[in-house]
Amino acid sequence: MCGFKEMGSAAVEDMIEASSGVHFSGFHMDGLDSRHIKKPMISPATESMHNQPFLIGVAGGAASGKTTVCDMIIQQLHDQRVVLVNQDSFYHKLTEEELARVHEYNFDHPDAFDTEKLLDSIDNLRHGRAVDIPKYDFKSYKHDVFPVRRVNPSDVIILEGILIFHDPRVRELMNMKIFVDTDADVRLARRIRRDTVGKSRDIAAVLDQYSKFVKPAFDDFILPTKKYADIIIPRGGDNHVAIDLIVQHIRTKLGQHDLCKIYPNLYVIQSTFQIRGMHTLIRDSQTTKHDFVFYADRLIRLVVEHGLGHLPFTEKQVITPTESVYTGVDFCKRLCGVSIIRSGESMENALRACCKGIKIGKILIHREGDNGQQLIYEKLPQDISKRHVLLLDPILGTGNSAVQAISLLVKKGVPESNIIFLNLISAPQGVHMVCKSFPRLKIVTSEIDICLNKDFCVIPGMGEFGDRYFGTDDDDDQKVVVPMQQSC
Ligand SMILES: Nc1ncnc2c1ncn2[C@@H]1O[C@H](COP(=O)(O)OP(=O)(O)O)[C@@H](O)[C@H]1O
Ligand SMILES: Nc1ccn([C@@H]2O[C@H](COP(=O)(O)O)[C@@H](O)[C@H]2O)c(=O)n1
Ligand SMILES: [Mg+2]
Repeated sequence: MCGFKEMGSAAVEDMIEASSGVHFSGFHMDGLDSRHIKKPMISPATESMHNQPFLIGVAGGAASGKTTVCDMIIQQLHDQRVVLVNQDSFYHKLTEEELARVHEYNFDHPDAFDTEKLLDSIDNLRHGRAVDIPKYDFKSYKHDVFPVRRVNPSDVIILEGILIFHDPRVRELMNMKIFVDTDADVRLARRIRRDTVGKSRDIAAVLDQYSKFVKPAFDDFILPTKKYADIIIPRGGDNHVAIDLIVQHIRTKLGQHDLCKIYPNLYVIQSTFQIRGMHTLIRDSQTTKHDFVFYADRLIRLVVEHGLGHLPFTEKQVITPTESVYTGVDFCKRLCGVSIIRSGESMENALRACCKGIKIGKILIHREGDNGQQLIYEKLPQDISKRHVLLLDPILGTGNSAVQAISLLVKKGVPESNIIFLNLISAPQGVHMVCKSFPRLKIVTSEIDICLNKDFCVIPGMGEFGDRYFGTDDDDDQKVVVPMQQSC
């Protein structure tokens, strides 16, 4: 009996762990001055590997539930960039003669697929190039019925198909191989339903194709590839335990999970499609200033609310209008905000909206080519050492400005554990720098990005936050055009 090799046993995690090499989607330190990172997390030799997407192969008999399993994985990984590539898209184009005698064509044989083209597409995706992948039409047996699908490079690529493990060159690219193992009679029943209802085929033709091609090909080509699988999922999409473990493992491999494990004081707010949608808008270079401000404000408000949830509280009882006692909590009163000028100021309104009358101090750090930081202005509440401080800056990049600002707060007597640093997007480098320097401080962020580029910009990031929020970027539509006669 083959199970999830084998799901549910203590050895499962170890076995999954052994299934693929170490993989982080981010954490490359290209061009980052070693002075900025106290201790690199990975050796340069492993860097290129970390930039490659995590490739998952999903094989199994026709109608075993491969697509269903992939959809479930993608659904759970909604906060990651995941693309699904179907082997169906690489069916060879049929000649007129083959089309005329299509009932004699074997769609389940390895030769039915254009594996060279598949390899070429994967190679492009692995090297960060977008590809156009045709969408196969099962009714007409053609690729030109639907528009091609533009597939962008992603952190995770899932390759799905009956014979995706057949060619060793494709297999070797995979970091994780999953085989969906479903009973033959269940597969046949689903196939009959799918082909007659979904593809409007005649039941006699479906059964004929099954006995002539589908079953023999399963026995001769598909089943023998099960031995290459790292994970075998019995019952496909019904096996929620297997899918949860697979998703957990992928997250670990992607590294984001690791950062939260390394630094228990790093809090990444639970992603939802709403949050992903807001990030999509503020990261899009085409978003207008008006929309940028609107969605950035929504996200900031969420981060601020989460940050406030980390403040200490005291129990409080009140009497309700029904003269009952309600036992609740009282907000922490000794509180202040400190914004790092200029971007941090965009977060002040949200903080004021949540904490009536809150005092907000400011710190201005001048960036000099990112090699060193220079503090040039500070205005903080006099009694700041007695307050919990919410430090505001929407982007955590190298961590230099943040470390400088936090050092100043600590010098003013604020206990490290009384500081909560709020931001929208964090680069792993900044997280390492801040969390290592101040292990008792808390960071609350909404997303962790991949890395910094050689110009110290967060990637994928969203550009200069301050310029986009305050409208000082170079977009033509943002410029105030002064008519000639007035400017004289
Ligand atoms: N666990 C399941 N229970 C019931 N029906 C399922 C299940 N998994 C898949 N199906 C149905 O069976 C058919 C084949 O599933 P699909 O995921 O497309 O398989 P494959 O991609 O392996 O061909 C689909 O119509 C799907 O809705
Ligand atoms: N024109 C075609 C092409 C393929 N098939 C069958 O599809 C099955 C593979 O698709 P899955 O989603 O089930 O992986 C395979 O068994 C082919 O026989 C087809 O019927 N017509
Ligand atoms: Mg499928």
